[in-house]
Amino acid sequence: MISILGAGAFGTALAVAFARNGTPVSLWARDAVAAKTMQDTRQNTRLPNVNLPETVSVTADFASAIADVVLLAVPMQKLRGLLETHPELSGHTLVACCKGVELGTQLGPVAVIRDVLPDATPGILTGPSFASDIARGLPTALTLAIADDTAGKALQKNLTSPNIRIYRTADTVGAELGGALKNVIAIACGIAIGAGFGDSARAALMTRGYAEMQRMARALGAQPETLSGLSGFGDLTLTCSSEQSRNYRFGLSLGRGEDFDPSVTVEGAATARAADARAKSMDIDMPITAAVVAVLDGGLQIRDAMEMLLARPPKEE
Ligand SMILES: NC(=O)C1=CN([C@@H]2O[C@H](COP(=O)(O)OP(=O)(O)OC[C@H]3O[C@@H](n4cnc5c(N)ncnc54)[C@H](OP(=O)(O)O)[C@@H]3O)[C@@H](O)[C@H]2O)C=CC1
Ligand SMILES: O=C(CO)COP(=O)(O)O
Repeated sequence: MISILGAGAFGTALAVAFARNGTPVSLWARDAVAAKTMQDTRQNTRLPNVNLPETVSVTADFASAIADVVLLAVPMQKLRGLLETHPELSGHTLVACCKGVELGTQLGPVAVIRDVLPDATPGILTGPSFASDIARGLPTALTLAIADDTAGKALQKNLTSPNIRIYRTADTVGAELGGALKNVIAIACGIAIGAGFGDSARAALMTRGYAEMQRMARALGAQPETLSGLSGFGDLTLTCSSEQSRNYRFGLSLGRGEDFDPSVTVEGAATARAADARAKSMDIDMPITAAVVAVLDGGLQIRDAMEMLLARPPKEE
C-alpha cells in the first residue's frame, strides 16, 4: 500500500495514477467530512471530472492511512506542521510532493523532513506534471530525488505507472530547488504577459530566471545536471508557458491588475520571499526573484520592475 497525505489536486491525481498499477492507495484528508464525501462520491472538487478507482480509499483516520511509503502532498508552508503533529512518521520513507522553500528557515521540503524527523528516509518527487494531466493518464516524466540509493531504486519501481516515467537522482538539493524556484519565475512570466510585455519578454525572463536558479543551486551545492533536467528546466518550461499553472495565472492576474482567488495554492509567492532572503544572505545575484518580491509587496510598480531589470549594468551572458 502507498499512503498519500493531503487530498488536494496533486495527492488525488497521484492516487489515481498509482491505482492504475493495481496498488492499493490510502489517501488521507485532514477533514473528516471532506474525506467521507470523497470516499462516498469517488470525486474530489479540487480535481474535477476524475473518478477515484476502487483501490483508492479516502480517510481522515491517520493511523490507518500510514504505510511504509508515505507521500506528502500538502502545500510547502504546511509541511512542517504536518510532520510535527505526527512524530509516528519517523522511520518511514517520506517522499515530499510539494514545491517550495519554507519561510523563516529557507529550507526545501527534503531539508524540512530531515529537520523534523531525522530518522525518516526523505526524498522528493517533482518535475513537470499538472495534476489533471496525471489523473487523465496523459504521459508525464518526473524526477525522484533520494539520497539513499537502495530506497531510491525500490521507490522508482514502486511509483512508476503506465503514464508516469520516473528518473532517479541522489541530488535532493538540486531537485527541490528546481521545483521551488521555477514557480517564482512563472509568476514573473505571468506578470510580463498580463502586463502586455509580450512573448520575447517572457523568453528573456525564463532564460535569465533559469540563470538565477542555477546560481542559487551552485551556491547550495546542487549538481548542474539536476537543474537542466525535469525538476529544473523541464518544470520551468511547463509552468512558464501554460495557463494550467496556478503560479503563472496568479502572475497574469497581477499583470492585468485583476484580483486572484486567495484560496488557490500559489507556492511561488511565499517561495519568492524565502528565496530572496536566502539569496541576499548569501550574496547570490537573483534580480528577477527580488523584483517579484518587490511587486508582490507593493513596493514596485510592474513597469518600473521591468525597466529596472533592463537598466541593470551590461554584463556577459
Ligand atoms: N496541482 C498540481 O498540478 C501540482 C501540485 N504540486 C505540488 O503539490 C503541492 C500540493 O498542491 P495541490 O495538491 O495542487 O494543492 P491543493 O490546493 O489542491 O490542495 C492542498 C491540500 O493540502 C491540504 N492541506 C493543507 N494544509 C494541510 C495540513 N496542515 N495538513 C493536512 N493537509 C493539509 C488541503 O486540505 P484542505 O482541503 O483541508 O485545506 C488540500 O487537500 C504543492 O506544493 C504543489 O506545488 C506538484 C505538481 C503538480
Ligand atoms: O508544479 C506544477 C507543474 O509541474 C503545477 O504548477 P502550479 O502549482 O503553478 O499549478
